[in-house]
Parts: sequence; structure tokens; C-alpha cells
Amino acid sequence: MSELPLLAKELDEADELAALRDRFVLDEVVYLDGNSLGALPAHVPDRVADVVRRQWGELRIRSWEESGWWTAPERIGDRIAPLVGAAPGQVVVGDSTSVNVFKALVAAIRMAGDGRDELLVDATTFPTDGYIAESAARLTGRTLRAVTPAEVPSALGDRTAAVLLNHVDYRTGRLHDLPALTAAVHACGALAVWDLCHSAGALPVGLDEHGVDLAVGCTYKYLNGGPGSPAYLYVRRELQDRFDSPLPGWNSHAEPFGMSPSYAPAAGAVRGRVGTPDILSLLALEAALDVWDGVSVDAVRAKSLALTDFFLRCVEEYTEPGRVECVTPERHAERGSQIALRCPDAGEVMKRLIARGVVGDFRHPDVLRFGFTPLYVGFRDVERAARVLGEELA
Ligand SMILES: Cc1ncc(COP(=O)(O)O)c(C=O)c1O
Ligand SMILES: Nc1ccccc1C(=O)C[C@H](N)C(=O)O
Repeated sequence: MSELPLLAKELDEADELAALRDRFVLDEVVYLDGNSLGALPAHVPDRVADVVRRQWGELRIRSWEESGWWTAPERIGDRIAPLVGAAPGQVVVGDSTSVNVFKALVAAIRMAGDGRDELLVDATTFPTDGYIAESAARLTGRTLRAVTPAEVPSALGDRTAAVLLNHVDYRTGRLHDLPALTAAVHACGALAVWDLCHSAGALPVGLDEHGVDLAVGCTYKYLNGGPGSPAYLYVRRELQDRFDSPLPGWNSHAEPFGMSPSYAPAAGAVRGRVGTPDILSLLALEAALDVWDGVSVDAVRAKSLALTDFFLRCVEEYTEPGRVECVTPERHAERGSQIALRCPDAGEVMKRLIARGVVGDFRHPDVLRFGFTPLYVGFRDVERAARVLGEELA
């Protein structure tokens, strides 16, 4: 008999974050897909109902002011800020990650100046970042070069305007060295733009501490904001006056209701706004962020590493050797909050796992992806997932 089920129980009993699971709507399923869509926080439906029935239904137009709708993008940005290591006034919420990548890259190219004609992008990036970078380069007359994060230091030069990197790789779960890469980008006089989709809410990011210039991220993964919840944009305070948005909509105007025919940018992170925010999604996100009250990101990171370590140990014990290859780095310093296992029949295997109540996802062509959200995943979940996986792989 394996000792792992008992060990899982003990780990759950010692887990300081275990009670947070009650803040979410979950069932018997082992949900290891919070790195794609986070689970629903239990209090969100009532809060959204209030926004719809009272704020919209009764107050109607008055809510732009009285319910704080107009200032929601910067207010909610300040709720996200501590989770990514940013002081207030530097994060604004709205639009999708893709759109924010565009704003950040074009603004970075403009700040870098005319002499710098090359844009570097992570060759292993989630595709949308690469597509947007290609368009940003074409629109600004720059050349785009795709390099792996490891190649970035040697690819940098006095032609580099900006570098777009992912903090955690969506496929492998590899955590890149944000402090060192940002420092290298700065040493050559370029700007560093980071995509935090797979790190925010799972591990400390330290945007201010490491001098990151611009960052973007989604809120529907580890921040549990809901399907299509708006993304965010971080603009380091010292750069805000020079942030020249390629999408200068009226919401980013210094005086939006002045209805002036000429554009004058607002001060601060508000400059990253574009048009009217989607209030229902924004306020669902704001409610969802309440689950972070009293939760430390360091504790979340410690549990995340313990969960992924334990999963690897269970997989090793329950799966015949050589059946899967782990593509997520062993070293903690290089690991995000997911484990990616490669096997030729990954697509079929994942279907069978889901049918048995273990929900991860499949990434083309051969990756089984398991995301571990420390706020609601426990060690018994991990043991069960690995056991079912071992059975399905046998
Ligand atoms: C690293 C990364 N960037 C961007 C996105 C998606 O961006 P958008 O929110 O625009 O769909 C994802 C996942 O959807 C992602 O994993
Ligand atoms: N936004 C989505 C909508 C539908 C299905 C998946 C997503 C994802 O977020 C995928 C995720 N970015 C990934 O790392 O694969």
C-alpha cells in the first residue's frame, strides 16, 4: 500500500491556506485548470446580481458616479497592484491581454526612441503576444526578432527598443528570471515588457522592486475574475509621463467630459485606459479579488511549490517509468504553478482524465497541463489526480 494518501491527508491538515477553499464554488472534481479559467468565488454571484439589479436597474446613469463605475479601472488596478508587487497608481484594468500587449509594446517602442529599430519577442510565447508584436513592429517600422528567453541577453544590443517576455511559459510552466532579464534589457538601454498571465496570483512578481517598465496580464486565471474578465496594464511611475498610448481613447483624456476635439492625456496609469469599461465584468472581478483579503502571495507561492513537488512525487510513484516526460523544470526557481507532462497520446489521455473528474487541459501537440491554484487545490486532490493519471496511462 502506498503511503501517499496518508501523507496527502497530513499535508492538508497542516496547510494554513486550506480553509480558503471554502471561498469558492467547487464540487467533487479535482480542478487543475485554474491556469486557464479560475474557479468562481462563492460571493461573486450575489455581488454581480446587485450590480445588475440595483446599480444598473435602479440607479441607472447615476451609477457612473454613485456606484464608482467611472473610476473602477484604476480602483481595481490598485487592488491587483499588491499582488504583483506594485505601489498604487500604476495598474489600470480594462481590455484584453492582447490589447494591452499592443498598448505596452507600441508605447515602449515610442519611449525607446527612433534610433532603436528592433523588437525582441519570446519565441516560445503564447501565440497572441507574438501576433501582436508582429503587428506592432510592422506599424512602427521596426524589425521583429523571435528569440528564446535564454537567448535574450546575447540578442540585446543598441538597436533593441523593447523586449516582450512571458514570466511563466504557458506550455511548459517554466518560470523565467524576471529580475535578471529585466536588468539585462536595461543594461542595453531598452525597455522590458512582461506578460504575467501565468504568474500573477500564483507567485511573487516584484514589478516595482525589479524595475519592470511595462507589464500586462489577464485576470481570469489565478485571479479568478471570470470568463473574459478584463486584463490589466502596469506602467512604471517614472515612465507614465512619457507613456504615449497608441489607443488614446476618450477615457484616457485629461478631461474626458471636456469633449475637446484635441487629445490631451491624463496623468498616471489612467493613460492606459481606452474606451468605456465593461462594468459587469470589471465589477465581477473586483468582487472576486476579495478572496485575497488577508492572503499573502509568499504563502501562496510556498504552497504552490509544495503542491507541484507532491504531484511530481505521486506521478513518479503511480506511473510506469518513461510513460510521460516532465517538461516543467525541477528547480523551484524555474517553476511556475503548473506541471506539464509530455506523452504522445496526451489529447486522448486528457479526455479520459476529465471523464473521471480530473480536469487539466491538453496543449498541442502532446502536452498534459495541470495547473495548481493554491487557494483551492489541496494535497488530497493532487494525490487523486496523480493516481487517476497513473491508471489511465497504464
Ligand atoms: C501568456 C498569455 N498571454 C495572453 C493570453 C491571452 O490573452 P487574451 O486575454 O487577450 O485572450 C494568454 C491566455 O489566454 C496567455 O496565456
Ligand atoms: N482565455 C481562454 C479562453 C478559452 C480557452 C482558454 C483560454 C486561455 O486562457 C488559455 C490560456 N491562456 C493558456 O495558457 O492556454
